[in-house]
Amino acid sequence: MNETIKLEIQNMTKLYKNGDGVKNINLKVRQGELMTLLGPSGCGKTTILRTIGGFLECNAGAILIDGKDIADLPPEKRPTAMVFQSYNLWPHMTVFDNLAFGLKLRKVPKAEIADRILDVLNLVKMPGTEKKYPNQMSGGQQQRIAIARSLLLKPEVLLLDEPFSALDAKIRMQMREELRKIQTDLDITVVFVTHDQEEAMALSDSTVVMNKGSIEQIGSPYEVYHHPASRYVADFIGEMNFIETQAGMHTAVRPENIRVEKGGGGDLEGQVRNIMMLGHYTEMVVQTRFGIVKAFVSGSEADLFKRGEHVALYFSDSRQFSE
Ligand SMILES: Nc1ncnc2c1ncn2[C@@H]1O[C@H](COP(=O)(O)OP(=O)(O)OP(=O)(O)O)[C@@H](O)[C@H]1O
Repeated sequence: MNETIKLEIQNMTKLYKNGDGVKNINLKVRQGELMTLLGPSGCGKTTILRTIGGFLECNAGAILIDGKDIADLPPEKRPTAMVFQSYNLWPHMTVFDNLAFGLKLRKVPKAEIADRILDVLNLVKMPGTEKKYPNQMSGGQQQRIAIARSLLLKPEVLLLDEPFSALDAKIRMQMREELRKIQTDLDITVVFVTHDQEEAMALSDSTVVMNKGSIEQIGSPYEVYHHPASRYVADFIGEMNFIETQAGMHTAVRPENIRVEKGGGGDLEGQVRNIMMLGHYTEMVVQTRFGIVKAFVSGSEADLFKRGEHVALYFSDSRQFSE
């Protein structure tokens, strides 16, 4: 990834007739960067993606790709390609014809089309599937073809709208890894919409955390996890204890940043309510005078404690948020 700005959104507002939408959006995506737009349902992720792709017109602001404002161009004239949640392959066409369609429109010579399709099918690990129809493939395979189709158009910016959300967890993780590999190998710029914070953390160079039509924070996965800019971000990303130590004031501490020791003292004390083995870590649930606090510890540490035991909690990293 280099420092060249590939996509820039300046003061963009898109409001629907009912007043919903996104306001004053500013962001920059560098060449070769994978940026995720992350947030709960309805926060405006898809709206931003669709304005970049040209499927929605914005009310105000500019969208620049390589420094040129593309806001007035129709989708097919923009240097973007979009992959949707549902695979959107043409059911009556073979894989080959689905892939060839866009290239034919662009008058690419026949022999070159065949070569490029061969290459892209290898890239998405679907060689030999040219003659298949979409309904002869699994969801994951169809989505590979949909991604292949968008890559063939050699977009300056690839737009992906929750492309893996219809797939089961294992395939989703595999697709994520493969997408990341293809994206870095080809050095393409990607904007990826997801409501799944784990997916965003795993995939992104940077992530835009959104809340009700506005941006709360833009940063690397490390920054938004370790240095959340607001209580909203702290709450949305990862697990967080919010301990109300005074009216309206919360100490926020992640369960993995709490050490549990026998006896009293520490930053807070309490009684062990429950000990739950959750695979490679154990969750200890501690009742304190400010409510329940969760700590993640190793199995061997958890083994030292019994339910009902009095314990001290030590915080290695915490921050304060007021309401
Ligand atoms: N065509 C539309 N007309 C009116 N309001 C809309 C329209 N499309 C979206 N909205 C509203 O705009 C807001 C943002 O919607 P958007 O689809 O961008 O959110 P999202 O974050 O992508 O959500 P999801 O994860 O559910 O797709 C929501 O309040 C939504 O109800």
